[in-house]
Amino acid sequence: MVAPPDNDVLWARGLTYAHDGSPALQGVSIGVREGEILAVVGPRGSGKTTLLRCLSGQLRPQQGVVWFNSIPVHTMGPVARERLRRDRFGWIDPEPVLVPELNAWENTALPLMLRGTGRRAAKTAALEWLERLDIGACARKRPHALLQSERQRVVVARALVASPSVLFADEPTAPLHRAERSHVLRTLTTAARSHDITVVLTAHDADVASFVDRTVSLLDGRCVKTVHLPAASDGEGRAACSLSA
Ligand SMILES: Nc1ncnc2c1ncn2[C@@H]1O[C@H](COP(=O)(O)OP(=O)(O)OP(=O)(O)O)[C@@H](O)[C@H]1O
Repeated sequence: MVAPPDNDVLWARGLTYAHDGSPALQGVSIGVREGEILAVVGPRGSGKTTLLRCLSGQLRPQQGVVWFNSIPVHTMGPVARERLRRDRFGWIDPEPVLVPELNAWENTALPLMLRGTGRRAAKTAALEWLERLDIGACARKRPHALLQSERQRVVVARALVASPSVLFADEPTAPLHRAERSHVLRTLTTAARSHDITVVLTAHDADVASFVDRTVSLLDGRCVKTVHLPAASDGEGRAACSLSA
């Protein structure tokens, strides 16, 4: 079995996946460096979500390999993959899905409490993340009392609170207006950079490019283009990138 290079936190080769016989990924190869912020861009149906789901262990590729550090994710059974996702990965969906009965800090603290962290420590961590994401004032509000962009920032806080090694964000700003999109993306990427969290996000178009280190374009389930972006001039410190597509 081919082993991944040491400096890639995620490494996949030849990923192939078809939904009910309809091809979604056709031999995609990709490597993601530790601390890198990578955007997978492409039109509707190009395979972005399927790629993220294969990389994060939600789907087992029908062909190809996925390594997370030295762990061969593609050979793991469903229970081990579920544990890996819970302990090491974060996930953000396009639509903010929150528990309606819980307020913002309780929603944010959920991943910690599910891992056994005590309520007081989980609350402290949740409140810190809500402050960092500029929604500390909303901590006691329930989801129905929040704006869509505030709800999405609670989702971002919930994904970051447990310090995942890799955060997967599937079109995290899709439901937002343009100005809110930039705000949420900037907050997400700045928070991830300052906590050395690797991010793989998807987007329809390349206007996410100014927030990320590298973009990979998908078309019809294949990698068609990769753009390495120059180091940011604002001192945010983009990581060096590797491409193995
Ligand atoms: N659960 C499913 N059942 C059947 N076909 C699916 C399923 N999920 C995705 N597909 C198909 O697989 C292909 C890739 O879909 P995928 O959602 O990965 O693309 P995407 O680039 O994320 O699209 P979008 O931008 O619309 O979310 C598409 O043709 C889609 O219709």
